[in-house]
Amino acid sequence: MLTIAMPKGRIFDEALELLRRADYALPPEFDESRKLVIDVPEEQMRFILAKPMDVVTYVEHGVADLGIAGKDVLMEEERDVYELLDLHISRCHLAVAGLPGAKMNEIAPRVATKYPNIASTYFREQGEQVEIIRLNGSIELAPLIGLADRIVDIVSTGRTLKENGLVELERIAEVTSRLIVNPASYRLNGGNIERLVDRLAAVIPQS
Ligand SMILES: Nc1ncnc2c1ncn2[C@@H]1O[C@H](COP(=O)(O)OP(=O)(O)OP(=O)(O)O)[C@@H](O)[C@H]1O
Ligand SMILES: O=P(O)(O)OC[C@H]1O[C@H](OP(=O)(O)OP(=O)(O)O)[C@H](O)[C@@H]1O
Repeated sequence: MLTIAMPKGRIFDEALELLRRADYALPPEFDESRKLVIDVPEEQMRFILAKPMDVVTYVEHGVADLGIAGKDVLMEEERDVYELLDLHISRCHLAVAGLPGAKMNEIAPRVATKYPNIASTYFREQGEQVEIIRLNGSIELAPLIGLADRIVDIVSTGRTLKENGLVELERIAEVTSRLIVNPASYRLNGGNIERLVDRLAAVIPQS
């Protein structure tokens, strides 16, 4: 039996589609119910449905053998899990953005983000000392109301930046969702896990 932590939210539907393309018989419960633990005995699998940022926590603690998480979360959290496969889904990128032409405040530059570790590492590597302001969402609001000079956030279509009069200034990293595994589970269940990896690898969208 393998336990897989699935991220609720925007990755979920694409991940579900991928599993079904790999011929896993996942019942309609996945599309309809609000259950957080779904057993699929025919496939010897148990799925737990978690917040995207929490998937790595379940996998690191070994209560899930495997999980699906965005590369952004893996970069931010740096947990003790192995990345097994790039699933090529939920593609987006991490970027620095701000108001067009706006300079960084020279005395106390501030950067708002949901990714404090990624942002502080990035600006340190650029040789810039900044204050990181952690927000949980609607990051684009920060430069509009004077909370920060820059933001570090996910960009996908670019629509949120555009509609708020912001521009992308620097690209930090490409992001797709990854299959991750608990290291001890991998040692114990290597055969089962490799079979799952092979089935998924065969149906991953190419790009
Ligand atoms: N606009 C986007 N387009 C494509 N993928 C995205 C986008 N925003 C985020 N992602 C990817 O999807 C993952 C989950 O994002 P989602 O918005 O579902 O959850 P969240 O923002 O962590 O949670 P919540 O919005 O429920 O607080 C992110 O970690 C990232 O990898
Ligand atoms: O380039 P786009 O296609 O416009 O997508 C980017 C937006 O999507 C995410 O926000 P989300 O919708 O998750 O809302 P949030 O602000 O609550 O995190 C991200 O934080 C950006 O704000």
